[in-house]
Amino acid sequence: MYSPTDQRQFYDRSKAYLQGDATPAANAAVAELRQLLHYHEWRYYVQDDPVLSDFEYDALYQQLQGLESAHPELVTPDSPTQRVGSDLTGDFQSVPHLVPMLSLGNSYNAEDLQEFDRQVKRMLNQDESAPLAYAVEPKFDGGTIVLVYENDRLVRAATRGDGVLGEEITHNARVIKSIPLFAAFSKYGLHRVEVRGEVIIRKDRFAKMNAEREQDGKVLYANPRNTATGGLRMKSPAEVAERNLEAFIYSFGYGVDAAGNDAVQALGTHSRALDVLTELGFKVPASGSERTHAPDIAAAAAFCAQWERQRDAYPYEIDGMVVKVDDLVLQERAGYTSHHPRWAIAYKFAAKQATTTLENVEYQVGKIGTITPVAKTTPVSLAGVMISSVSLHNEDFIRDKDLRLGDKVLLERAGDVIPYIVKPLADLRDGSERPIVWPLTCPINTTAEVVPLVRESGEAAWRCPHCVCGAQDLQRIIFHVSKAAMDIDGMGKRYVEQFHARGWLNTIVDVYRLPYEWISVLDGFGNKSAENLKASVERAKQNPLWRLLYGLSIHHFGKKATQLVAQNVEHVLDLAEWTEEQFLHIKDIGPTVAQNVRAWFSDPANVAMLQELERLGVNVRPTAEDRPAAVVTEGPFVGKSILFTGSLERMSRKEAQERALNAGAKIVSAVSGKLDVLVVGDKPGSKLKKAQELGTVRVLTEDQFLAELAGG
Ligand SMILES: NC(=O)c1ccc[n+]([C@@H]2O[C@H](COP(=O)([O-])OP(=O)(O)OC[C@H]3O[C@@H](n4cnc5c(N)ncnc54)[C@H](O)[C@@H]3O)[C@@H](O)[C@H]2O)c1
Ligand SMILES: [Zn+2]
Repeated sequence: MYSPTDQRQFYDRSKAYLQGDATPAANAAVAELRQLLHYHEWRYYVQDDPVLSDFEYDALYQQLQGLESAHPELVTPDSPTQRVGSDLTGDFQSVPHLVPMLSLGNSYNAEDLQEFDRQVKRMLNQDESAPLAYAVEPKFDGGTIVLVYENDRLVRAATRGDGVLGEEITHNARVIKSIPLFAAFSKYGLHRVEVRGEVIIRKDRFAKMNAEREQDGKVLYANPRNTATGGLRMKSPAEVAERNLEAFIYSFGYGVDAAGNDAVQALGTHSRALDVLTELGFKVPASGSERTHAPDIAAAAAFCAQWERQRDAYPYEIDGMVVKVDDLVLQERAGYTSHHPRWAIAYKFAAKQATTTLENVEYQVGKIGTITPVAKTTPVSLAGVMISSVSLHNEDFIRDKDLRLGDKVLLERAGDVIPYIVKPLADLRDGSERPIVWPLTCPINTTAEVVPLVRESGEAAWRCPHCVCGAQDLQRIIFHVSKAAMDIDGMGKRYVEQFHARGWLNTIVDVYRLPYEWISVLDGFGNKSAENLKASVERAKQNPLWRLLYGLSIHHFGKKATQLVAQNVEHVLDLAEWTEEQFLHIKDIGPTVAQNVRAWFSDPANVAMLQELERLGVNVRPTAEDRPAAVVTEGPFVGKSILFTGSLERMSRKEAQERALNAGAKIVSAVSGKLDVLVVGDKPGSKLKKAQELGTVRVLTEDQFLAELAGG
């Protein structure tokens, strides 16, 4: 239908319009935008594989709308603004809908909804200040299905098609379990009915299906939406059944009694109509949680905003909410355009996907030398954030996805997940794309020495085994001071980089001999912050041994393993003498850890570094935190849960907790029915109040606590 050259050109032109780089005369722009929108509708509805985000498509659509309203003489009936995008494939028989199936207008924020509310009221000749009630429900992101029931029996199912004609898929609908084959519409005087819904796949079922496909070596499904819309159009109902499709029904389209008179409006409101459909056995958004009756537009907007926040936790893909005038009589009075009802609007969430160009690949090196490729893309807005850099993880990721420089790529960012490349848009390649050549030598290293990369068997990552350029040292220092390791408060990545650039911080040892007098005169510092930094470093010197071991960035020597090992030495340099057996003697320590730690300690430079750290006052022996307290079986605190609140005078909070632990207590973090003892210092605050209210908690002062510890 479209040649690769056309497709690439349509993509490029679309992006040009979106960036404001295309400004032909109005009549040329109108013609071109229509052509572009037709193309994107084909990609979206027929191919199930769009090359623009919904947000971008909507933006192009609005450009066309804008031009058409400024130049009404340019409007034609076949413009995408005047009719519904068609998903007719020609693979099924077409059937006319009982009433046209339209699209929805779009809104993106509370102001848009307020504007919609004003328009509806104007249409209805209603006072703008009088509240109008709305029904609000999820906008399911799947494929439309239109079901016709006669005499309580399902007689026909169709897709939306072009809104007037749909494709008949009755056999496929029959295998979707949530679609009842019989429903007692006659109870409500309904003889012939059309109900509308959306066919979707639950996210977890989708993930499971794909996991199975992966095991069987089959091509993975792209996303739940495409799998659902594609599923509706399978040739054999048996294949449809395999896709775990579900149909959410969201409204009546039509409904008449035996005499052919409308019998839907008698239900009064859309909310009531959905209650009836629920009662008749349809799968309908649940009243109260999934859908609401909003007394006015502000309440509707609040419900939309709440759903935008909880969207990712919902088991189904939704791309927004739908806000509908609740009163069915008012709906009919508000009426329709040729494209959408005037009484309903979609509230679109920020698009989770976007397309852009993969311009270049840069490399980063990690603390143990892991080389991570990073895609540099043309900046694009994704879920409300500008993105121009996306991790490519490792060589296999690039190879499996067949990514090439110059590719148009589909990006996704869902919830808190970091953005990632879903796939290249291979159809849009024009031959100018170049392969991504994986480096054989360290790509960060700028010195004359060549360092070949290594890849250990069973690992996805290539590593630079001995850094000669200092890049890894920098990453190791950043990790060393981080919260996870030595937890040096106030010394983040930014300062480490700044001090490194000035030559003050080249190794881990330098962390403990910083030139504070120079730091204090740096821009943005001053005596006070230099002193604070120094105090943090001094405090870190007393850290438990496992933090130091963890902060050395020894390959495979994770947090858990460092904790286990720290318990079993007297001094950090014992490890330089340890045999493999000594490591393996510790439960949960395997040969990989043993070999890596032994190799690290066999390097004299590393031993010298630890000696220097010890000389600078860094703790190199296990502390009370490293050693689990000997099991205490007697005493006032054995088995008791304890909590400290307020500021203590005679010891730090940490020290108090350590002593309580040593006396057999458990430390908890909140006042609840499970708390046994609360020790209060100065200004105890709400915790004391809550404990007193509970009445089950023993409250001790700091002195009483110490006296009981001492056995008094
Ligand atoms: N990315 C692209 O290239 C591209 C191309 C074409 C269309 N699109 C997207 O499709 C939109 C237009 O498509 P459309 O005409 O299908 O409109 P739409 O998807 O925005 O809204 C109408 C559809 O929403 C569905 N829907 C789901 N839940 C609903 C509910 N509770 N109540 C009512 N309807 C509900 C219905 O099935 C209905 O057909 C565009 O705004 C764009 O987001 C994207
Ligand atoms: Zn290097």
